[in-house]
Amino acid sequence: MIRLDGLGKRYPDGTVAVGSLDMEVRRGELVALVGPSGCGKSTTLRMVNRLVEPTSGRIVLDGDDVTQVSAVELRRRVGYVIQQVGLFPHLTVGDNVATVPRLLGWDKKRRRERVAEMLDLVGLPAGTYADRYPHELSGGQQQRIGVARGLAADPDVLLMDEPFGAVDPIARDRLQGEFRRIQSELHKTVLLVTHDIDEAVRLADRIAVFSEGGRLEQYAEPAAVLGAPANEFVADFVGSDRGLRRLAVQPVEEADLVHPPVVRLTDRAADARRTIAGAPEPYAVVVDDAGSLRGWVAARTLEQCPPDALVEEVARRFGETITLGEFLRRALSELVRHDAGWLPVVDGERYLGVLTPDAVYAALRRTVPGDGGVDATVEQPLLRAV
Ligand SMILES: Nc1ncnc2c1ncn2[C@@H]1O[C@H](COP(=O)(O)OP(=O)(O)OP(=O)(O)O)[C@@H](O)[C@H]1O
Repeated sequence: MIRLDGLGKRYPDGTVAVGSLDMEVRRGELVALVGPSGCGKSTTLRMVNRLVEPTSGRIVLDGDDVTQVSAVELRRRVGYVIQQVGLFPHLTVGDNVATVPRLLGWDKKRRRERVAEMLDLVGLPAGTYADRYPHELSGGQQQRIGVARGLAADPDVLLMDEPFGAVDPIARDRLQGEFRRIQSELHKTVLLVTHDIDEAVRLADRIAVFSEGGRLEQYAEPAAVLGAPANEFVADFVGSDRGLRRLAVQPVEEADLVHPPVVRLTDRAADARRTIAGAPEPYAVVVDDAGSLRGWVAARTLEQCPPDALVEEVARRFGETITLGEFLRRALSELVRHDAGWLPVVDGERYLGVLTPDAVYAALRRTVPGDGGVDATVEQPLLRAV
């Protein structure tokens, strides 16, 4: 959807903000640009909508070279959301959202409908909010309006420069969650500049790590940037706690599971006890005849009941389950929240195994190359650095 070919910007004072950048963004993909201050992220972003004129190279949008097209044409195709929101203070929320549609000459009715649709999308109904002025909104609400405005002309591409930068961490978390929902509905092609590596990890399909002069040091999925940094620069930038960050992007896999003894609802207590005997932990998982998870039982409980009693009379339910493919962060958080040794993993109803705190730890270490350092031999199939 976006191709940058040898894109460069040298400012008149001689500063080379971006040397020569080659990069591609797929349709519907959200790419986060991260890197230290002054490395050329914002300049790159602004070249895509030509707020900054490139001094070399080309920008190709959906197959069209837009390096020369008019700014108005580009605004229709490329939405823009910035940190300080940039809402016009003297215009109502509705008129702010309608800015680009008005520039494009949409009639009043179409604008009004679109404003209502966009305000609904960001959770601020037009009936309540369209006629307010920006100063009558909270910071978080203003940022939502910024997103609504960026999307109003239904652009193919959305550029976001620190869009959630100016709000407190809780509002930010909520805005990120909402934006994820919006993106999962709209599938825009998004370029997002952020200082916050956790935001990049949370939102991005791929992360582009820049160093000074707009050099692309690594361009890969979040799990690869965190688990297999391309070089020392990237490893330093994503931080020594990248192992923890990977909790948010590493899914629970079958290989992570532990398999304690399993008994059936219809087993007799004495048989169930024999099944557990010799296992490392004095507990068993309980399933029904179809293999669906029904709970757990302790060896001690089985010892205290008549040998002929059935497991179903004494089985207890698990507080929580997790599905294969969910992220390890939720697994760890449930284990901590329930102070549990086991978190059962299911696929629909079907019981697959349990996660333990040790298993979560092992899963995190599994694909970390080397010992907290960089392993240059690790394959980086998504690396697009040129
Ligand atoms: N108008 C300008 N004239 C001269 N130099 C500029 C201009 N705008 C930006 N620069 C320089 O270009 C380089 C890249 O700036 P840019 O804003 O793209 O970086 P950034 O990675 O977005 O930084 P930050 O994370 O701090 O926002 C910096 O050295 C900056 O000082």
